[in-house]
Amino acid sequence: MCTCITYENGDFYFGRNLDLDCSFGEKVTVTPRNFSLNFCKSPRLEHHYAMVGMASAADSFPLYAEAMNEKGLCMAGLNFPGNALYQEACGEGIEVASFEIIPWILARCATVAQARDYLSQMRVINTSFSPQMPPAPLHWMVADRENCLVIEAVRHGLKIYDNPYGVLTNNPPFDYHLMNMNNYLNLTPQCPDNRFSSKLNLNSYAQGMGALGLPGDASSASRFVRAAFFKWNSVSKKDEASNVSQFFHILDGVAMIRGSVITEEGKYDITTYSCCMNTRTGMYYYKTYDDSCVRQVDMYGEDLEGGALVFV
Ligand SMILES: C[C@H](CCC(=O)NCCS(=O)(=O)O)[C@H]1CC[C@H]2[C@@H]3[C@H](O)C[C@@H]4C[C@H](O)CC[C@]4(C)[C@H]3C[C@H](O)[C@]12C
Repeated sequence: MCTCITYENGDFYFGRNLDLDCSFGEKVTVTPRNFSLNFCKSPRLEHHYAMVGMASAADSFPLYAEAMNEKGLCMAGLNFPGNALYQEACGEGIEVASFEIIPWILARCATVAQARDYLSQMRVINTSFSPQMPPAPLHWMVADRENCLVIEAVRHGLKIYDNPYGVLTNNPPFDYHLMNMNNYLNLTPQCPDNRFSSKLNLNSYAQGMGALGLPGDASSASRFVRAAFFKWNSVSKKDEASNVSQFFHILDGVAMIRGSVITEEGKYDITTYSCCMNTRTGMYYYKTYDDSCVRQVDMYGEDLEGGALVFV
């Protein structure tokens, strides 16, 4: 499971928890403007926008879990098993393999509006990166300061949703989460009044009682609601340190603690890492399960005119 959020408070931030029962060889990876991007079905891109994010360290192609480009466009992939359906390549439309979609979009789009144009013509195809790395069943969130979309390749084709919450988790499909949010419209961060019955003397006897009913478990639907509640009621000062701290506090509220979620294979799902990207400054912040010290990588600290991937 995973949780992805946007956060706007002066600057605009994008990040996620990556919840998994093992490592995928992740490294903070900068793709400079002149790294040659080879795609399965689209022409090679020799020059493009630079990007930074967490990727599986392969020299030939940046296998991003999430990334941000130098224009402030961001994209993340989250597990979507049982619902993601990628198509056979057949030469129609813009064919992009699932592992290519993040670099494909971030290399050439500055805004969500541009991404939407490409996505509306796109077919996500089931080509593998390598025999050892079959396609991962994912859906994606793409966002800039103005807009946020969710992209789901399902049985009926590619669905593109506007995402007014700026939150994404996992199954079921996004329209379920849109509907499910309405079940929680009564929650409030305020001290609640007695609305149960005017004939009863009911009192708020502790802090936080306005959000009684906010789901506390690690399921995807519950994390969606909890992340949205924390994000949309968040208050922080507008300086960088306060914003980044607040962002990680929101993610901590939906993080997975080892032992509390056991997969069908008997493994422990944990929040392997959490990250936060500032779309104006190109800063990628992250912390890991065993090291809560926040590290930072400055995209502009690397040679963005370079031609090779940089693993930081
Ligand atoms: C597992 C990650 C999503 C996190 C998540 O939602 N976990 C849920 C765990 S569970 O089901 O709920 O138990 C996804 C996000 C991006 C994925 C990676 C990226 O797509 C890049 C490549 C793509 C290759 O096809 C497979 C390896 C891979 C390196 C992927 C491994 C894995 O599937 C990642 C890391």
